[in-house]
Amino acid sequence: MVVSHTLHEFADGAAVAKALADYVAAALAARVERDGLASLALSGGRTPTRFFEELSTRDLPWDKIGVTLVDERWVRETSDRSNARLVRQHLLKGKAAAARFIPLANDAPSPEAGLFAVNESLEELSWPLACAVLGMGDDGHTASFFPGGDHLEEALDPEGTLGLIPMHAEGAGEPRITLTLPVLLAADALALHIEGAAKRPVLEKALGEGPATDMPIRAVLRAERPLDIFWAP
Ligand SMILES: O=C(O)[C@H](O)[C@@H](O)[C@H](O)[C@H](O)COP(=O)(O)O
Repeated sequence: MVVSHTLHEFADGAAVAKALADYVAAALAARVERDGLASLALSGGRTPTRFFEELSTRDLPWDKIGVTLVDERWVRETSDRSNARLVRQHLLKGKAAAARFIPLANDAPSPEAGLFAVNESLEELSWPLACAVLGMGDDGHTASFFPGGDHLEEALDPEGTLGLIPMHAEGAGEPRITLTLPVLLAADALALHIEGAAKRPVLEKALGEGPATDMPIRAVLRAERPLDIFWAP
């Protein structure tokens, strides 16, 4: 197997946020330079707030940039569990307010019911992604690829043709919707953002042997394409 990840280690969250913002900005700028447009998919959760704040200050042609999420919890944007809310609060301001944001959730009662409309709205973005930024949970999930997830195998299928899939899992809290592995792996630049000493052993374990369905981040770590891991304790 080709080991294709690079681990970038930083002293603290502020340093990792700056370096990751530079990395994402470079990927977006390169794609706008080439195609005139670029898209970015971001993870939510607790980790990315500082990175979003940093990225919002980068001098980019934001009006040519589309932003979406890697995955979303099926909640309204008034919920503090909403990843879209996090992106709006911490990224889409200042210069970055000019970006076009495409959320992954809508008012439908479930991700299954809302899937068609979300898929349609995603067509407004330019594909493949210029950049995707993943996170990792303590259980080794990434995106909404949860151990025991009801659509996990379809989401991780490298030959799968679906770009977006609902996911229900015990560890997920709410129903979820997630971009699938092939869509994420097709991004020009792929980053994994991990903060916190407690997650280091989780990463080490994921880098070891064992099924990807036990720790779905393995499907990303084992992919034969470059992956940049941004880590701070
Ligand atoms: O909506 C989500 O939950 C995320 O997109 C998810 O995949 C996240 O990246 C990890 O769970 C890490 O989350 P924390 O940053 O909260 O630890």
